[in-house]
Amino acid sequence: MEHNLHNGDTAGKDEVKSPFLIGVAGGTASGKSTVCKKIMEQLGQAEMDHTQRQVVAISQDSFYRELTAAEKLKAQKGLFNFDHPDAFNEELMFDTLQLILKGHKVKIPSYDYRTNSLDFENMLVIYPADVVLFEGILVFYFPKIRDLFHMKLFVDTDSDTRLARRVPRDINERGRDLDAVLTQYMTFVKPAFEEFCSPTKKFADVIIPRGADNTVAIDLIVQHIRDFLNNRSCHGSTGNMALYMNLDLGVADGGALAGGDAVASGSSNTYNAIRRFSTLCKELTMKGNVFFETNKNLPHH
Ligand SMILES: Nc1ncnc2c1ncn2[C@@H]1O[C@H](COP(=O)(O)OP(=O)(O)O)[C@@H](O)[C@H]1O
Ligand SMILES: O=c1ccn([C@@H]2O[C@H](COP(=O)(O)O)[C@@H](O)[C@H]2O)c(=O)[nH]1
Repeated sequence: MEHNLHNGDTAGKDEVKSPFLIGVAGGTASGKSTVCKKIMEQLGQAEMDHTQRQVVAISQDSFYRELTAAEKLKAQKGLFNFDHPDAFNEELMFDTLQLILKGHKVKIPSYDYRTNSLDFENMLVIYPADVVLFEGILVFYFPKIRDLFHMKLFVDTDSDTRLARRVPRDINERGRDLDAVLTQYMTFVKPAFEEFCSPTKKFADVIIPRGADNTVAIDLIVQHIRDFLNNRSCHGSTGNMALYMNLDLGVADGGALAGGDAVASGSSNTYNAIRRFSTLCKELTMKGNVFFETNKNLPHH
């Protein structure tokens, strides 16, 4: 079945907003959605009308492939591997993110875990925004998609905690019984995490230990997004954000600020934001609240 997922609308003819795209990966029940929710709450976006939001969050689960009748039967018996990359519609995910980056409004289905299927009756409308968070277990797995992100976060919560959270969640919210949750976990979820999800941690720019409990890391990311939003409202483009995201923060080698051009060409606001962010990064890395990778994977603008 074909579904038209966008209507081609942009923010307006004169002002096409290309959002800053943040990928949020991590194992099942690591707290990816909770981290996104906290970021949105702290930015005052959660309660806002969704047509007006500057920051929006999207789940990779909206891009599960539609299952064949035979696969559906397997899924109902807990015998379908939803943690394998083949379970996702990579092309649709890529095309949708491209449209979002071009400032289009898109419509995506919600996901119904009880029926293991996309819910086209309840489409989610994603309006053009300044910052888009895209979260899921395998958002860094596909190279083409990975390359679209301007910033990559990995929520790193230990596997016992994740299992302890997944069991009640799947029973209470996803209509499963204990036996099915544990069998699926041991057969598919755990091996696929080790093979496909965990190795993508190396692509992250920022690793968040302990997930949503790590308020220091979340505050840092929120401050960074705030700086971006303030900067964009001053300059009207993503240009300066791209400059500071491309900085080598130099955490490992004494913390010198690199990217002289960014400092020279930016406003004093930008310069102060860069300094604040760089200093905070160094302090937090020392305290073990966040791990920074130097930004070798960031796209160049
Ligand atoms: N820091 C936390 N403390 C306690 N429970 C949490 C915490 N973070 C998440 N949870 C709970 O764990 C479950 C999975 O969290 P969620 O954010 O949905 O993870 P993910 O999006 O990575 O699958 C949810 O029921 C959520 O309420
Ligand atoms: O029909 C489905 C689809 C997915 N799952 C499981 O969901 C998680 C991914 O969602 P998180 O919120 O990141 O936990 C994945 O591990 C799948 O196993 C499912 O059980 N049924």
